[in-house]
Amino acid sequence: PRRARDCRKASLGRMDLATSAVVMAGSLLDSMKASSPRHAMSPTGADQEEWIENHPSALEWFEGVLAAAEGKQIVMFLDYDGTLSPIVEDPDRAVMTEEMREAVRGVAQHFPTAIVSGRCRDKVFNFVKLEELYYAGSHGMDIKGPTKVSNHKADEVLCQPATKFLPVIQKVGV
Ligand SMILES: O=P(O)(O)OC[C@H]1O[C@H](O[C@H]2O[C@H](CO)[C@@H](O)[C@H](O)[C@H]2O)[C@H](O)[C@@H](O)[C@@H]1O
Repeated sequence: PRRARDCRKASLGRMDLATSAVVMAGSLLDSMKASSPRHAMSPTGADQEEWIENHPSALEWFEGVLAAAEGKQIVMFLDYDGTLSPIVEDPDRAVMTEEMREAVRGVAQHFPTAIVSGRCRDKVFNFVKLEELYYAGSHGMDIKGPTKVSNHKADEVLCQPATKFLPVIQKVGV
């Protein structure tokens, strides 16, 4: 009975820890939801045609993009996998071409440029290797950069909103 009692106590302790992790994660999720626009459901059929009409390709509507950007500060947010690099079977081999690196370097000379990825920040940086960019890794939980100045004024930032959750994440072991 004592072993059973100890065991129950230990499992209650684990439940407390897991519950506090869920509560903390829940509050983080709530604040993320509050600061993000709702994801639209992917439209299909006629809705999809209407969606495409209302969201033309930037390449086919370049004059419109220029007009909309008039007088505004332009900031570039780029995805990595499947955008700057091809989708490949082994995630460690998703390298970007030198030509693509040059294109991104050119963009960053004119506009503050960030790469936003689900990958951890270091991995994305090791593929891209451009110090003049901002990197938002782990779905925006780890944002840093730039470490090198470019043509335009860019303030260095370090924003790691999930840092306070690290102890509980490490304890729960997720
Ligand atoms: O936010 P992203 O930069 O688009 O990252 C999303 C995920 O990208 C990686 O996975 C994807 O690309 C791999 C390499 O081409 C491919 O093998 C995999 O099937 C794709 O899902 C990355 O491995 C993930 O960690 C990212 O969340």
